[in-house]
Amino acid sequence: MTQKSPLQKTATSFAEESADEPHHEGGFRPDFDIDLTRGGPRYGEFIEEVRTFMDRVKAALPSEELVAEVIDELKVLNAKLDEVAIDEWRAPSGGRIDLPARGNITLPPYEVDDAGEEGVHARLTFRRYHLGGNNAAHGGQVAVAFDDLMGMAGALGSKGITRTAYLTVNYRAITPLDTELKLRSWVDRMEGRKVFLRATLHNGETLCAEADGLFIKLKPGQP
Ligand SMILES: CCCCC/C=C\C/C=C\C/C=C\C/C=C\CCCC(=O)SCCNC(=O)CCNC(=O)[C@H](O)C(C)(C)COP(=O)(O)OP(=O)(O)OC[C@H]1O[C@@H](n2cnc3c(N)ncnc32)[C@H](O)[C@@H]1OP(=O)(O)O
Repeated sequence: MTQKSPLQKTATSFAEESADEPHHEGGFRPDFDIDLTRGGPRYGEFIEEVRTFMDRVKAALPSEELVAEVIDELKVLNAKLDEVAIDEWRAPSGGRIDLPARGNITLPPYEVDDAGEEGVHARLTFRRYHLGGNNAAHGGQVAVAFDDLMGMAGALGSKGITRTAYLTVNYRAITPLDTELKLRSWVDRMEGRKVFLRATLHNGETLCAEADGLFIKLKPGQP
């Protein structure tokens, strides 16, 4: 890794700044052990292949024979992956901040262009496996994107570990699949441990959805 992504730079300084805070074993942990070598250099390609698999599954009308064949092949792969299962803190999924959506297959793939105290700017694309209906993204998937990227803005803006207390999403226009969208999230205001956030999701000039949320800064040790 020669060049650091904006998120990497921010996460590194976040980890340094929170180094003096009391040790925190709860929430999402402030003491990041950022190790971008986990899973190796092709981990991102592996995750992308899994996403493509989910797209194919969602789109497929397989024959009975193909279903049986895929089951057999998946059983072999699942057994191999089961052998290398590890706790959440050391698994690369969610921690590879050099990869789209931190290498987390359950998040819509996004790229962070800018992340800091001022907020987060990201590009994301919903795909076939996020389909709700009629070529539009499922509303729950839109909420997942907001939750994660507002959580990120909340953590960076409050310099703390936060959890979502509420998240309200207003769907303003159809969110298309296979289209690069822009998501922006930022801290609106803070009152003690309460971090109020806002976010928008745009397709070009069109506002697809917007959200407001309350995230609570966790106390040391709070789960
Ligand atoms: C970690 C990131 C670091 C960033 C570094 C940079 C890069 C690294 C990359 C990755 C990180 C990126 C992103 C982060 C990832 C994901 C984000 C997703 C977050 C989630 O997806 S997380 C799961 C869903 N989430 C839950 O599973 C929470 C369940 N829940 C609870 O755990 C408690 O409920 C809790 C903790 C919320 C509060 O509990 P508590 O005991 O600490 O506090 P308490 O109840 O006293 O509330 C304090 C004050 O908030 C008010 N208040 C509370 N709730 C309210 C509500 N709903 N509406 C209106 N007001 C509310 C009270 O009224 C009081 O207000 P007041 O002080 O004025 O009286």
